[in-house]
Amino acid sequence: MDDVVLECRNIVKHYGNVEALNGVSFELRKNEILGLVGDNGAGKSTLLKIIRGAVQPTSGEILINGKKVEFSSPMDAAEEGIQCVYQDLALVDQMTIVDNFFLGRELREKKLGFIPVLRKKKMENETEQALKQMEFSMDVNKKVSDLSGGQRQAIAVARAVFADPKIVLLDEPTSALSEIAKHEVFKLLKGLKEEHSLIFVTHDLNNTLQLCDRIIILKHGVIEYEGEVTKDLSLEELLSMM
Ligand SMILES: Nc1ncnc2c1ncn2[C@@H]1O[C@H](COP(=O)(O)OP(=O)(O)OP(=O)(O)O)[C@@H](O)[C@H]1O
Repeated sequence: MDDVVLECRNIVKHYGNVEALNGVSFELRKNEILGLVGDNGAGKSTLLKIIRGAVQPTSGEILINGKKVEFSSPMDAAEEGIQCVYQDLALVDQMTIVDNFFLGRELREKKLGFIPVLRKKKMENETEQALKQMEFSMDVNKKVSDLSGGQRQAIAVARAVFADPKIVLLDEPTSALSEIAKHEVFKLLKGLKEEHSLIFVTHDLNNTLQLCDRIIILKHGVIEYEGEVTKDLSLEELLSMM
């Protein structure tokens, strides 16, 4: 299908004797949020790590826009347009928003032809622009430690999206948030799907039903259920499958 951006075919992952994934196949489509749900040990993190290139599958194939890819590292996955927002957010509290945004990819220019100098103003402007695109405005020189949970989450998402990925992977991004902050982040994520495809990994089925267009339930390394999120979907029935 034309609108498939990512396809996983028969992914198997063994860690020694542990079968973390046992033949997982699914598609991620353009402009959708796909929820990946499952209990502890179901294999969600392993699948996410394989898609973002941090772990290699024992067997199986990954296709991006119909082209087979093999990732040896997250850098390979980033080159194919895959970015991840991690569970712990990976933000440095004592640094400002702009410094977090450009961590490891600071913009520099050469003064007098050879002295590298940080392009502070350009980095500030680009960070402001990126936040504005997500309808989020704030002083980018604020320290991350001074932000609320929801604001931190927005910064982490904005940082991932700034790299202009096709696919954004979200690993339990709202687990530490209040209900109000969670709503704000969900609003932001729903806006993102106009330009991107998202995989939202969580334990929480309720969250998934609020946010996602389709869901996959993983159990003991296999897909137990896959389907569109509709009003008729019963939470109890889905819970029983987990
Ligand atoms: N590095 C590893 N070495 C050995 N076994 C592992 C490793 N990583 C995961 N596992 C095992 O693989 C299985 C799937 O784990 P995984 O972390 O992918 O599940 P999960 O659904 O993400 O669980 P959680 O929600 O608790 O993070 C579990 O049995 C886990 O113990």
